[in-house]
Amino acid sequence: MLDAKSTDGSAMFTAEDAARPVHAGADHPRVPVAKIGVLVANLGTPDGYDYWSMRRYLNEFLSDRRVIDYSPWIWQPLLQGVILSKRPFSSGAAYKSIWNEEEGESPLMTITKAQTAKLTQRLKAEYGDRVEVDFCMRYGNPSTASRVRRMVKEGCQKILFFPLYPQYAGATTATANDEFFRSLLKEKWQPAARTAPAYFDRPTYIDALAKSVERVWGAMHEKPELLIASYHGVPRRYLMEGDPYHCQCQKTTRLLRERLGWPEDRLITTFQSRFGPEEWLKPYTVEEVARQARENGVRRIAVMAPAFSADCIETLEEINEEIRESFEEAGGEQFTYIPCLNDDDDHIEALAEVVRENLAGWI
Ligand SMILES: C=CC1=C(C)c2cc3[nH]c(cc4nc(cc5[nH]c(cc1n2)c(C)c5CCC(=O)O)C(CCC(=O)O)=C4C)c(C)c3C=C
Ligand SMILES: [Fe+2]
Ligand SMILES: [Fe+2]
Repeated sequence: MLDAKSTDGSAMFTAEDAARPVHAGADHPRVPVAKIGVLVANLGTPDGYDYWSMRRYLNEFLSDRRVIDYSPWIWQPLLQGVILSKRPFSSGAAYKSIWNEEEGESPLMTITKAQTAKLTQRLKAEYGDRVEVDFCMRYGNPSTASRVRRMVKEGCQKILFFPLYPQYAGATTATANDEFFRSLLKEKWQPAARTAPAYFDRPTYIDALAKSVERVWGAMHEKPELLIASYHGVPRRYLMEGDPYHCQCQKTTRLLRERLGWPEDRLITTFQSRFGPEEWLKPYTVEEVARQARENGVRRIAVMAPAFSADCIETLEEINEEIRESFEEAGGEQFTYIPCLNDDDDHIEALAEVVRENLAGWI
């Protein structure tokens, strides 16, 4: 039996609310049964790896001033003239090498769908039909606005928006939230809204990461000498301007190392995916794996990517192809990529815990 009042005294959403009949008539719009929406969000991905799909996606992504903060007067001519005439080809070829041809979509899309299905199953088992779970993307499809619209139409009078980035960054979490709030601008009946914060320091998330390492370690005869936690980079300037992403990445590695009970030098932090001429967070993964092989004689290495909740182009292509190559060319012999948490049950439980905590007082 659920309480009728939340801790702050406001009315709570009970099982009886979900069962109330729909109000409808010729002189009145249909009023759907009141529900709570949980909308998870990821970065987005192109609809295809052809030139125009790539160009559309990259244009939307790289025009976002939370991602690239140069003045549009300088940046847009460069983007439209130089970058978007070349990068759709090179990035398109990279996407082609990892594409899920069976489903006709990128791995990020396939995995996000699987995560959403499992999270739905878990939350429906706890809350029943009072909760609607869905996913959206910041760039491309399904757009945030389309999924907010659908939730409102289905009766979601409250929406918890959950960006699937373990660490906060202006270029990911904040822009996803911006887009969510922009979507609410269009709603006549605006739902109450919450955003879920970064979850990098939650024991359940750290534990899920640790188990993914232990599974790989347990299955290997010759264990890697070194584990690299490779995070997506951002310009170093963003750190100096107050973005906490760098610190949250470092802390993720420390918590993971403590949970594994490893010494400092067996697990290190690096940053990948540098873009443009500016200095980004260092050390760069592609250089560090080569340096470890060349200068420290490391022959067996493992790489994981804790900034990504799902495998994507940056992990499957950049880490498992480009960064592997860099290590092997420098004399490395055994390169192991540890997949992202994706739809692992431990990961889904960690995400469900974030949802549960952030629904407090609502349900
Ligand atoms: C140019 C600046 C970029 C910043 C800053 C940036 C930050 C950032 N990105 C992610 C997560 C992902 N990025 C992905 C792809 C991707 N990222 C950039 C550029 C920046 N990212 C580009 C141009 C691309 C597209 C691919 C390419 O052309 O290289 C993806 C994968 C999407 C997919 O479809 O697989 C993810 C996920 C984080 C976490 C982050 C900063 C914290
Ligand atoms: Fe990125
Ligand atoms: Fe820091």
